[in-house]
Amino acid sequence: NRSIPKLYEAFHGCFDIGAAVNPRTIAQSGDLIANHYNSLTAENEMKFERLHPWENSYTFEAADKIVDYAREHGKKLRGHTLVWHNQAPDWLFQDGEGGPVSGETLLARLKLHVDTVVRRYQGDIYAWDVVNEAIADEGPELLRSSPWLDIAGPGFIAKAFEFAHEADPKALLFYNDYNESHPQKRDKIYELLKSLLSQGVPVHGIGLQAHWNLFDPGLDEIRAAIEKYASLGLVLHLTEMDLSLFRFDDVRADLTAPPEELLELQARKYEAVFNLLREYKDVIDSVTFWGAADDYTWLDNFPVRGRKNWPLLFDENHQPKRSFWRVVDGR
Ligand SMILES: Oc1ccccc1CN[C@@H]1C=C[C@@H](O)[C@H](O)[C@H]1O
Repeated sequence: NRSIPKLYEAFHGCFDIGAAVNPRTIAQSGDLIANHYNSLTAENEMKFERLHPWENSYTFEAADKIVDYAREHGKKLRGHTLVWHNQAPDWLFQDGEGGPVSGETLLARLKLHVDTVVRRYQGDIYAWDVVNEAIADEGPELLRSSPWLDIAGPGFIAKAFEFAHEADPKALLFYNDYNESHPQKRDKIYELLKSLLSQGVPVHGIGLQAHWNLFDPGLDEIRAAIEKYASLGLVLHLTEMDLSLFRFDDVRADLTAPPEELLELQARKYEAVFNLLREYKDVIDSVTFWGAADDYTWLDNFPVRGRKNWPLLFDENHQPKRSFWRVVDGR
């Protein structure tokens, strides 16, 4: 049978091809990951609650395992994520008496976290998702309500980037978000980045999470988003790509295997998406899948807990899917 090309080699000269990993997937899929991906992101192990569960205790063991694996296999490493309203520990936003902490104390705690984490991985991590998902999905307001915004005010975003840049002036600093190709949210993200850049805030790139599905966003929306973000002079990373077989609001949970017709739709969409991404290889430097193969994906529990999904290029047995061949052969 035809030998299987390395996925990242198929994109040599275009952009890096990455995977989100964790200690379990490194144990189960280490060969697949080493073979096909040349960039890694810790799926959860570098989130605030995982590294810094209590004010005076850091737990680096799991993250260090991923850094060691990346170093041993010569993989580039993206850091995810310094500031997020999810998977953040409760203590961060609380004062000693169970009330909310003050704004300046929260920012001081953030600075300490960023200094400690970014310096530890300086030289190993070349790019950080400094702020994740700060933009409001619906409604007129620009920023989503969160403890970060409610306690520290909108300046927390600029501060996060300044702290990270001070800690590692060489690291590429990204703003990261999902639904980044939906026109309304796209325009809000654009406004935020334009404002940060006009204030001289050290933002170098935008992370498009690219949690897409077979039906949306359309290729025209993706193209429009790439063009709009690129017009700011920012580098683009696709940071968490997967193509769910289900629309976001489709809660069907009857499938135990991926149907042929959905696998064909998925292969067509992956082919079209990567042909589009190749067209923008001058502004896109990295494309990371949020997982390595279908045997492990966060979509098995989101948005429907316990509902299997098959969103990636390799199947549950780590074999290339039809989508893999359509992506590497290109058209
Ligand atoms: O697609 C979404 C829809 C609603 C909320 C968040 C997201 C995506 N949110 C992402 C997904 C998985 C986590 O592991 C990542 O850290 C997070 O950035």
